Amino acid sequence: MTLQIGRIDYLNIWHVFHLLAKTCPEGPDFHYVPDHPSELNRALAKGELDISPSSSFEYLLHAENYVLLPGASICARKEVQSVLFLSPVPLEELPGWLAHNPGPVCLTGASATSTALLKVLWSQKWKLPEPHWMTVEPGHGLSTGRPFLEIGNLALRHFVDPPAGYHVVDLATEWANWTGLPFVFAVWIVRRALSAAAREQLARLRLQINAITADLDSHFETLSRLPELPAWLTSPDLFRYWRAMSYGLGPDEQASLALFGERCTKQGLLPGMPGLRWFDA
Ligand SMILES: C=C(O[C@@H]1C=C(C(=O)O)C=C[C@H]1O)C(=O)O
Repeated sequence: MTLQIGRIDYLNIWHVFHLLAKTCPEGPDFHYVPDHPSELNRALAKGELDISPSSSFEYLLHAENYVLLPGASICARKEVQSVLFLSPVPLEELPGWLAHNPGPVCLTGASATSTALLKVLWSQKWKLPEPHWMTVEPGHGLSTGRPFLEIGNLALRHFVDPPAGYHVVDLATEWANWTGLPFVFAVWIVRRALSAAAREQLARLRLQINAITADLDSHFETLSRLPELPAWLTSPDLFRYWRAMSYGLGPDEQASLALFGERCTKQGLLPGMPGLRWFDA
């Protein structure tokens, strides 16, 4: 049987999949499906994927359909650089700006977790009046002239080369300053009803994922020289980006996920915080 594996098409986990392909290559045992998180969430929900790193919010929303791969995530401790709110004025001036420039605040159609995080920060931390939210195609935020959320490589480009006149707010920094915790953007979500054969493949994959993420730094130098990487990011910028991320799911990350679940519940985005259930080979 072929395990169907989702692959987030972003630099934040590009190196993990690059290394994974050496020990679990594309072929009869493993098939990789690249896309942005919202599309991977949809495919997971439909049962088209057996496992994928994908939005932590998707797990919280549909936990009854899933289990989590132990010890694996995409987190940011103090900054993320690739989940950004871009505003034409500083946050404290936004209510006045929105009153003079009526219209929506734009969200990206690529995200589930970061849109929920922005909504939570907006009302519960920044205490701004509820705006009209509008979802736009990934990469279209800047052309709207409105305040907007961008994620992934498109956001990272704005981080290294900020658009003129915009104030850039890093949502992981906002979360860390508010809660003292890292933020869990993605978890590895496993479909519940897996066959025995699929579970065996997944146990193999899990060992590799945990081994790779435990020793990522040692590969940075070699990885950063690969021609597939984009020309708009220098090696020092790429190292700084990768070092900002962490890939475990220990006590701090689980506490953060639970707090995020509570905050989303308070915001009316979730019916409640579900229990965390784990894949057990
Ligand atoms: C750190 C990031 O987080 C991503 C954001 C996600 C979301 O908002 O749903 C899902 C997966 C993560 O890869 C990023 O976009 O770079």
